Amino acid sequence: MIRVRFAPSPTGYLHIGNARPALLNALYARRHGGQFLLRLDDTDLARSTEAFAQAAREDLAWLGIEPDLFARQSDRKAEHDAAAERLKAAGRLYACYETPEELDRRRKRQLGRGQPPIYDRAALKLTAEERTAFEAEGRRPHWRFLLDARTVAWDDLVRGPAHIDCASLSDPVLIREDGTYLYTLPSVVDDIDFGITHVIRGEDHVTNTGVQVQIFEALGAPVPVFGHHNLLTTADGEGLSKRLGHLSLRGLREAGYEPGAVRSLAVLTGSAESVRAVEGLDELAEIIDLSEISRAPARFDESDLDGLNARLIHAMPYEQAAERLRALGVADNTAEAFWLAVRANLGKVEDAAEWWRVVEGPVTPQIEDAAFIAAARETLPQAPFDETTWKGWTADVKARTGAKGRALFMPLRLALTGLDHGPDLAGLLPLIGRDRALERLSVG
Ligand SMILES: Nc1ncnc2c1ncn2[C@@H]1O[C@H](COP(=O)(O)OP(=O)(O)OP(=O)(O)O)[C@@H](O)[C@H]1O
Repeated sequence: MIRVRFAPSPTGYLHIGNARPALLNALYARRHGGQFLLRLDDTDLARSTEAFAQAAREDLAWLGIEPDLFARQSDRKAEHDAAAERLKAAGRLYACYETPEELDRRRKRQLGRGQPPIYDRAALKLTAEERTAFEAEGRRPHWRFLLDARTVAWDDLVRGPAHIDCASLSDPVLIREDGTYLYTLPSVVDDIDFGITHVIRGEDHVTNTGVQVQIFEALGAPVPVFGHHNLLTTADGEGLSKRLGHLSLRGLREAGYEPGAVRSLAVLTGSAESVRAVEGLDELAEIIDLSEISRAPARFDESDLDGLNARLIHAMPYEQAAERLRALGVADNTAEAFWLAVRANLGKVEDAAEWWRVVEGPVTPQIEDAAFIAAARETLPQAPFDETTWKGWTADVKARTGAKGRALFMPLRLALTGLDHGPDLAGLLPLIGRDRALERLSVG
């Protein structure tokens, strides 16, 4: 069984960049009949909050992602501790007592000598007495993973053959002085325990993968398949950060964007596919092939969202908009006809409120040629109005006044709606109805 995971830290609202791995994982699971785990990487207790954890679940649900499984790293400390003990027992996790200042001095010295600033493993050479002396001073150890000095290679789902030369890396710190874990070990332990078969994440994790493959092996677990996709950047090439509150999914939803528009931009930017409005997850799952995702950073243009959104709305079935139309105060019995009449003119669903006001009134009719409008008023058909009324009526007005084209339609629009633009009047007129139309044509 294929099992993927999306593992954000609940340290801020998810942004459109985070939506990319969330969706690529969900689409992969959908395409291959796998399961999706949402795992909150909340080991950074100082920065993680319950509110952000809840928000992450809501924002993913809004994107259409309903996880099959859910976990929090903070619930799994016992498992992380057990794995750490195994690594210690195997000699792969060793105690270090350097202070940040000491490490910094050493790094500078190495750089000064033209050497790479790799941790020199001095702690491995400490005697038992030296360790005891440090402990007596009140120093607490941090713990480093002893890397094998070899190249770790894997066949990346996105990048193809990939490798990291671990000989050029410092032994990574897995446990801080205060006993808390950095991302690296809990992530591996949880991937093992939850049976994650495919780790799909941003390319900011490529180096982690080199290290983590060695940890999987040290823990005697099968190594999952990895895929590292390019990161979304702004049109100016800037990265995104949760902590800095960049372009949050929440903010996009509140601004009235459709999840389909956000999904399309988050997934199709920097893929082999053109950025276009794709409504459903199934359709996206069919067209997205991880192996064809570009390796260059995926620059997205926030303003593309408007066009994508409008396209989705122009084709949106009534049922999908119904609840929001109700919230805007659109009357139930005419809501569907109203939606079909106005959707082609909307950038966002909420813009429908403006056209509902035009239907319901009050509007301020604009009338320049009173005689023309009088002729229009006199030829106004009897109720009830339907979608053929406009055509028949304008034919009559044309016959009476000789006006045609814009000269025929614009004065009628200005009188009926008070505006010089808007939805096709064939659809709007039956909603305005005879009484209101007559009233608007009688002004002045
Ligand atoms: N700009 C981006 N484009 C695509 N994927 C991203 C981007 N930023 C983060 N990710 C991915 O989102 C997932 C969750 O990562 P994480 O929670 O560390 O988010 P973050 O936004 O980088 O965090 P923070 O700003 O809190 O450091 C990871 O798979 C990471 O690769």
